[in-house]
Amino acid sequence: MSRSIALLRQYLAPHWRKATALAVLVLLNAGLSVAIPLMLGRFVDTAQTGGEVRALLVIAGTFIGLTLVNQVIVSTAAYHSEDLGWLATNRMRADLVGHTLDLDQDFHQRHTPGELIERVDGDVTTLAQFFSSFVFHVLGNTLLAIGIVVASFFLDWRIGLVLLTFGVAAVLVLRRTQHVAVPYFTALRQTNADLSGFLEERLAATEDIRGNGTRNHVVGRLTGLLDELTRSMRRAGVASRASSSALELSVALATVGILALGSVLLGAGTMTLGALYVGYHYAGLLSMTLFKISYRIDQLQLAVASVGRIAEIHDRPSAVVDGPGADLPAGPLSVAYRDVSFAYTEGKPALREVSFELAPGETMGLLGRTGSGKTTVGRLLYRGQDAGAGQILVGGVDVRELTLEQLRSRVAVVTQDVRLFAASVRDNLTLFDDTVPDERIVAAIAEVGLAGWLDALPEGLDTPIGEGGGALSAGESQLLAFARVFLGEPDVVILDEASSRLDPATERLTQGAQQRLLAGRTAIVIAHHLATVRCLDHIVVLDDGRIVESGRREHLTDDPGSRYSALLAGVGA
Ligand SMILES: Nc1ncnc2c1ncn2[C@@H]1O[C@H](COP(=O)(O)OP(=O)(O)OP(=O)(O)O)[C@@H](O)[C@H]1O
Repeated sequence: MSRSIALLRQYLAPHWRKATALAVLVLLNAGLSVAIPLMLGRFVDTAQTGGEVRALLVIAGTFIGLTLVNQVIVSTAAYHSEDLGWLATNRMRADLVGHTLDLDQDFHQRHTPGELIERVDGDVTTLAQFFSSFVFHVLGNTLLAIGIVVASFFLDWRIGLVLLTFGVAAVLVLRRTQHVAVPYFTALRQTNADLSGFLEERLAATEDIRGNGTRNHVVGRLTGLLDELTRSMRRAGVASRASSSALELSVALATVGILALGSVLLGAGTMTLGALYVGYHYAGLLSMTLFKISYRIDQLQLAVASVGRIAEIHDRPSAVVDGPGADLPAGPLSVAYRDVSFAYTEGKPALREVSFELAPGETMGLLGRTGSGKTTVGRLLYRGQDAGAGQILVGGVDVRELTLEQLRSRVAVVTQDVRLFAASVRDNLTLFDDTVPDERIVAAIAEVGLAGWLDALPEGLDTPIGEGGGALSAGESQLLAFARVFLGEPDVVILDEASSRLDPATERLTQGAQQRLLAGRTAIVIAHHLATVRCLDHIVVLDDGRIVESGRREHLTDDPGSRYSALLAGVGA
């Protein structure tokens, strides 16, 4: 809880002026809301005692004027509380996304993108709503409720006593009945989350579902979930009615109490009609105020839970941290692995004492069965995760000595599964860096042999590409990923070759682009096709995380006993 408060303070502190202004507006609003009904009481009393029309007009004018001012205050306060909520939480949202992107691979393996979206968007939105409604409604209405009770004691202590009793009773009733509804709302939220998860998964797998002819099963399962949602909604709706019914009953009792008291006291001449009128008005205002508070208190509980979940990510340190920074030589860099071991899960090593060296500009093909550790070798080089034992050097410097920015500006990765964004060709290539000039982008596209493709695009670099690269073939996506690397001008490239087969023409295009990409750069190519490694300098064969063969490619080719030549001969390793 204290961490949650510290987190809120951290994001609200820069906006303290706005927060103070808001507090003043809320205070003014509460004061005016209590004062305005008193004008009505005065009006009634003045009229009843035969007061002058002029005096009545002054009271009526003041009443209208104050009501107008109060409305302006309410609107300004509502605007500022929304503004404050979103200002503070948008900063938090941006920080969370940045932090999440910095977190190590291990974290990302443990948390699905859906879960992270729920934190960054769902939880932070809850918090924004909390800010905008809590500060304004809960704080404002609590002040108003206290103001009403205090003012009613000044008006007539007996009315004060009735309203105080009603207020305390209503709070108790509301708290009790609201607890009744909470489990139903929790269940409803869970059913909603299940439904979203179901739809997200099925829509992402449209092709598989169609391909396997399972459309009707999916729709059947969805109908089941929708039935469950209807049941949950019904239960939650009935349960939430319980609290409002209870409140309405207490309001009725309070109104009857005030009117009964008023009729007795009016008859005895110890209370004015105006006071009775104001008391009656206060009873309604107080009940509405209490109802709003109790409704928002639920949001407060949700917000506290959200802050807790946000803090969990916010405070999670990355297992991979910046090094102090060190000087790297210019140009292609050497790469050396010295007895590198690594395990994702304790006791199940993915790499065992892996050692190899590449001189600046040398290229290496990494071969091995699926699960032998090839991707892991690359991941440790750009510090997606850190080696458990041993040392990895780039340009003669331990990768942990470098800042992550330093390292990743010199070492680039092309993953197997190229991700394209629902954005323009330009943004997909620069990854949203506006400072890259168009000429460089066009040149990079030409380098990978897609100049003709670009010329045919209706809006050139501004042409939007579909999310997930929907409108592009696997080969084109791969080539665009190469173009990204050309733009970054790294000195070391890790290339996880796409395992899927491309058509022969595209394959020739990617092979050509790949050769241009690797020229003058140190490279590790995780190869799934032997054709790819035919132009590389070294070959390393991995098996169960261990290097079982390594050497210059031509030596291994010439050695009939080598695993590599066995692979070439199509015998298998
Ligand atoms: N994030 C992870 N968490 C736990 N284990 C993992 C993780 N990633 C890989 N592994 C395991 O580590 C071992 C090496 O995996 P790696 O992905 O490096 O193999 P690979 O040779 O690249 O496989 P492929 O050719 O299928 O891509 C495998 O046993 C794999 O199951």
